Amino acid sequence: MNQIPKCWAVVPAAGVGKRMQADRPKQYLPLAGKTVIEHTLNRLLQSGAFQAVAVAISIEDPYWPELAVSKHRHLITAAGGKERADSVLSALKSLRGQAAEDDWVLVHDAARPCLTASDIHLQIDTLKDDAVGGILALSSHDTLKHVDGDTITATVDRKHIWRALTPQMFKYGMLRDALQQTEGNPAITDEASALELLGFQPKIVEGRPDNIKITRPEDLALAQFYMEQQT
Ligand SMILES: Nc1ccn([C@@H]2O[C@H](COP(=O)(O)OP(=O)(O)OP(=O)(O)O)[C@@H](O)[C@H]2O)c(=O)n1
Ligand SMILES: C[C@](O)(CO)[C@H](O)COP(=O)(O)O
Repeated sequence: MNQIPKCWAVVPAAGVGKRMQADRPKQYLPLAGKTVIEHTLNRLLQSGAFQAVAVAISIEDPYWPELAVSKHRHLITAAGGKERADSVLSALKSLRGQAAEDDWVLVHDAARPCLTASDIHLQIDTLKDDAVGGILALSSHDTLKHVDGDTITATVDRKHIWRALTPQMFKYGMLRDALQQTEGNPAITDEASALELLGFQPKIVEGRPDNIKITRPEDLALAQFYMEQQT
């Protein structure tokens, strides 16, 4: 009998957060009484969707061992890499021997602490029988322009342009192989772009607009607001 594919989470959390201009990597900034990364990991762990969560942490990170969640029994720590894709590949390799080739992996940014269990289950329920997998994404409610420097060169059809979020959900073996084959390619800024480069066509699942990535200083207050709205 075919084994029901299991789901694993991978969390790239080895960035330095340059654009945040803070005194520490943004995943360790305080937000609603915890650090950003604690919110993200708690939401993944409490969703009940995952066998385990593999987190890629910078080898120079002094903050991680101080967090109680770093000792969670369903959490695996891997060494982060130079780029986000390297960190994801490292976390995937830490699941070797545990994740089966056809198990699902959901890759979710540590910097996205407002993810809801409803979006996790929506994505899994929508994509669990798909041959490739796909990503949470947001449509645009604004007119979109193609720009060259400070000059508009075209107005683009907004129905064809969506903003990629995370989690990004792919089969363990397919994602590992795609990231290994595209290693070092600067165009690979998310998991879907690696699969696309190899000719696959991932699906999109419309996600919640409050699943923001904390990138710039003003994003922290917005995340706080969204968290207050979610409770
Ligand atoms: N070498 C890297 C770079 C990024 N990330 C992670 O990938 C996620 C999304 O990346 P981004 O928002 O770009 O984070 P940073 O790279 O930290 O931000 P910046 O580009 O401003 O330095 C973050 O959770 C970040 O910790 C990672 O694990 N390893
Ligand atoms: C993966 C991602 O969250 C999709 O939007 C995003 O690309 C990661 O952030 P970065 O600034 O591109 O590293």
